Amino acid sequence: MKLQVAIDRVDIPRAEAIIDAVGADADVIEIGTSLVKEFGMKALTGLTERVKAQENTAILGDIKTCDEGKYEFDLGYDCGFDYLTVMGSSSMGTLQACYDSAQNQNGVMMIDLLECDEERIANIADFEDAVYCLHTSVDSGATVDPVDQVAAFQQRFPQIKHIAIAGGIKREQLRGLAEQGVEIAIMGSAITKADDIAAACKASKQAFA
Ligand SMILES: O=C([C@H](O)CO)[C@H](O)[C@H](O)COP(=O)(O)O
Repeated sequence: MKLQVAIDRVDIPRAEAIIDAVGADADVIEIGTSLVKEFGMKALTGLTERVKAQENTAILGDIKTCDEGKYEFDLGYDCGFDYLTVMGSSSMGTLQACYDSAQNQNGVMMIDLLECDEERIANIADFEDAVYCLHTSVDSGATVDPVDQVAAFQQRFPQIKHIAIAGGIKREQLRGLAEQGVEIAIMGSAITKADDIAAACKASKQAFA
């Protein structure tokens, strides 16, 4: 399983400090939606270059595309991101355009399943190389057990092989998620709000090693 560290609601110098602190213990570093909105993708190229300077760490732009798929994904890959996100509620045209962009630019499309019901997921389950992200909205106040959530999803959608999970994930849940075959566990606040970010990330990585 890969550990993805999500960076949100900070300025660029703070994001740089978090990137340096988590270092190689993060398999993927996420530049969160809040940074994309506050600064814009082109202004974040310094961060993508900073991550790429670390060997073996990929960078995800949580751009949450919902329309204009080709334009936004082409731009994101040009800015140096390896993974980009598109909302599962987007039109099939948008999802296909994002997928084509990812395939053409050797990138990865992550589909954010926020608020997607089973019927919707069944309709969009055929993007073989995409990562499907089970995402619980922090605003929803929902407290679902992520391991149970993944198990139910795998039972319902056995054809989906690449699964990520996000939304309030805690260190003690990581081992169960890894054992369940999750490809990417996404942690934001539990690492980036810790007093010692480097230690929190290292301990998270070791929690499922
Ligand atoms: O995607 C996210 C959220 O929608 C805010 O943009 C977060 O990156 C994701 O929820 C991970 O952060 P935590 O919930 O703080 O672990």
